[in-house]
Amino acid sequence: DSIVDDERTSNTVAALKQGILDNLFYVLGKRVEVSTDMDHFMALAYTVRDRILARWLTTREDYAKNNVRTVYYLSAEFLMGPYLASNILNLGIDDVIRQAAGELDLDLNHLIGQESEPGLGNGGLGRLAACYLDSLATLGVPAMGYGIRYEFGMFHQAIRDGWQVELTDYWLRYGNPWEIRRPQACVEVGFGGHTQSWADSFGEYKVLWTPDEVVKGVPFDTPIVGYRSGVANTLRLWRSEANESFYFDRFNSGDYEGAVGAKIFAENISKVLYPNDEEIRGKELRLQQQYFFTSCSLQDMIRRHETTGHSLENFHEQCAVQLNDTHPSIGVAELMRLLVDIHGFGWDKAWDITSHTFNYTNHTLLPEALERWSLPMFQSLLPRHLEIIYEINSRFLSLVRTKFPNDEARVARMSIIDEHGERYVRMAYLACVGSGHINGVAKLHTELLKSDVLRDFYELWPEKFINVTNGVTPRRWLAVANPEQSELMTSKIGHDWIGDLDQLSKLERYAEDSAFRSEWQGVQRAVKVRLAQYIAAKTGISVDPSSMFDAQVKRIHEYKRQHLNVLYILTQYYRQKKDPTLEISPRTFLFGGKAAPGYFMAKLIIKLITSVAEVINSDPEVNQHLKVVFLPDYNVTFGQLVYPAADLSEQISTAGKEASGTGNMKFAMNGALTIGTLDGANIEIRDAVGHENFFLFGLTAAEVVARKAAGYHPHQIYESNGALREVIDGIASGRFSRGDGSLFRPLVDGLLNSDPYLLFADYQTYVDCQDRVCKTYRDQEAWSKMSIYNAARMGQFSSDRSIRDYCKDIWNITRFEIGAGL
Ligand SMILES: CCc1ccc([C@H](C)CC(=O)N[C@@H]2O[C@H](CO)[C@@H](O)[C@H](O)[C@H]2O)cc1
Repeated sequence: DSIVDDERTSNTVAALKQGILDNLFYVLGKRVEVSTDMDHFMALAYTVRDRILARWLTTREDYAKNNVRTVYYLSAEFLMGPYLASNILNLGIDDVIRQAAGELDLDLNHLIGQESEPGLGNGGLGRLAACYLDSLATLGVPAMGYGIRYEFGMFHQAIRDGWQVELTDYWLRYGNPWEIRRPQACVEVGFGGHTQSWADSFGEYKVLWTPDEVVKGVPFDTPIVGYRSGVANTLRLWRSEANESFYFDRFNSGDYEGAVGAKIFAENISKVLYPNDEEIRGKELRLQQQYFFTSCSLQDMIRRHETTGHSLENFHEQCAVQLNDTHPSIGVAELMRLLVDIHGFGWDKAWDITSHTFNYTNHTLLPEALERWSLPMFQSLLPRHLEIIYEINSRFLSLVRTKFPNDEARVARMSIIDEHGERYVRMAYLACVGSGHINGVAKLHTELLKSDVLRDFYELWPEKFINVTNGVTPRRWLAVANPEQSELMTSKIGHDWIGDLDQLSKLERYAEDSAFRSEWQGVQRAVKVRLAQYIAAKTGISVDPSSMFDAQVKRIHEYKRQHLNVLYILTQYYRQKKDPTLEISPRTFLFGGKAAPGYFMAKLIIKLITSVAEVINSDPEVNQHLKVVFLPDYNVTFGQLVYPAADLSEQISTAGKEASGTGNMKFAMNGALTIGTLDGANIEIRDAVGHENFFLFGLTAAEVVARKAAGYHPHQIYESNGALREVIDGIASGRFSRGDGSLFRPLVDGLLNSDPYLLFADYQTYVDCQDRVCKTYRDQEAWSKMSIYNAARMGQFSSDRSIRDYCKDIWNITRFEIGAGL
């Protein structure tokens, strides 16, 4: 990139060595002799950061100079993972810094392992936001990420006696070298209180909101450096702190409880990430968190807009805001409040700006994940916003009545206010009404949004709906996670694929090259050995790298059907027990994933996996061919070990339930073959890699709906399928739970009586498909050919392609080259 580094930040081995020593001494106050691994990591991190700062400042100056249109990605979660390795890659200093560290007797890989990852997300949604920040900076798109700087991120998972145990995530215990606190840019956010309204001298309707709690939002900025683009965008995460003045008044007036209460209230807001994935809990603190970071971000955007000499009239021309699911959708009401109450705009002008500023991405179809807040809670926490939402809603419903006269049922269905029970605000509807574009995250998902969950809105505003299929960054998920495969590919097609993943298609012709295939197999072997060592170190279980590594790593959820995977494992188990001479191709079943702490069935599924593992791994009649491992504490760092090492990727959700999936993309990019249903992005992956290179099974989304509509009786399948019955009876008998037949009763009863995710309906086609997998794996030449085709044809699943789609179809932004000017 075009940035010129001065001698202090030049990328020579000497300058890097000096940088490490200087940071160790001047920043950490340590002499080499007495410094620890963590000190060395910190010194290295600061030395890398030093080389990002110039890009960061230059980027910001160029953006200001060229008053660029900017993307603001609002997300309650950013699952960034450890920064060091990907920052080194993106700066293009891998070789020199490895040499510099080596000459100081420091092992770069070991130091990279010292970093505690900022687990500021649950799963797919949070990680997608992180991949998108990498692509935005790599493509040179002016952008900022806005979120919450949780003091405690996603809990760490330990497995005790086969059960998940949650441990606090002190990710900040050693400090975070990548962030800079910006106290001068803090803002205030109010909660609760009451509103007063009056007509001013021009008869204008005025409202004053007097909150009874005011907290301070303090931003922490982290540079997001692009891959060899010279651009460094900003991730601004907000921390809530007590608002001094607010605090001291009470203190000085002797109201100590009040004072301390205010302090606790304030600091609680950004204290901890809610570990629920796909299930709302309706907790007030969660709404406080959402309003807090959204208000901080919008106030910050308005301040930046005005300080760069712009008038708010054209706010929407300069700012494109993406709502990452409904979690920041309160922003629609907050921007209206800021424009009308604070900046004196009339309603219509304010609405024109607001509805042209926001865009909404939906990430789930599960009804239990669609956020709705009770009116009483909304009234007490955000009284002014509720008034504004009522106004938005009444104007919206009159539009609905105009477009669909005499259809009050539709009006009730579409109202932002759900009149049922204690009445609720439906956040997805507020997002749809207040956004210019609504997108799903895979073709099938977007179609289901249009035909089902958001059907009424599609009939009203078809032009708003668009699909942008997810993507993942090849920097972290290939170049950093799988240097072996990366070097082999680069040796054949050069390294441009890292910044332009479509170049992978040049690999296709090597699939037919047996020499290349054996190199490919060699790489796969090396990566599997690395994972086997990690597994042995973490769990004490030894796995055979020559066995097929079959991996299912993702959040534990019934719709993702980890328990269907277990049904197949037990089918193999019973086959082997019945005939110990049966030649079953050796397979290692790898599981990883956290369950939301309050999600009983998900926790029971983890217990089922660990219990089955205990029986199988200790049974000499089967453990030569079958091994089951539940790897605790699945996170980004762990993912970087598993995705490259897997031979088979399990993407077996009930069709119509997984919005997209992104793990499926990471596996296939790394050469794993997929066994999966026609769900989410599996469909597009299968079309890209070739139907012959994908193991498909199961009902389609339409068949699932039809099967349920026709009346689904899982018990009948149980009775008519001997293998299934044997497996279910085995689980129910206590054979896999030390004789306790009651342990898995809830799971077994759930399957026999309702089986809402149709495991029984897909059982036989899944088992048959797995048998095809076994057969294919025996022919390693055929397998590695399919593996190479998979990797070669994954270009479109780069998050760079997704971001290009967003720029073209939603944000109307063209690329911006540093120094090039628009
Ligand atoms: C309110 C609790 C809550 C928290 C998070 C969520 C997320 C939307 C859940 C999530 O991560 N969804 C996943 O998003 C990925 C990125 O688009 C998709 O690839 C996955 O299919 C989807 O499950 C829903 C509800």
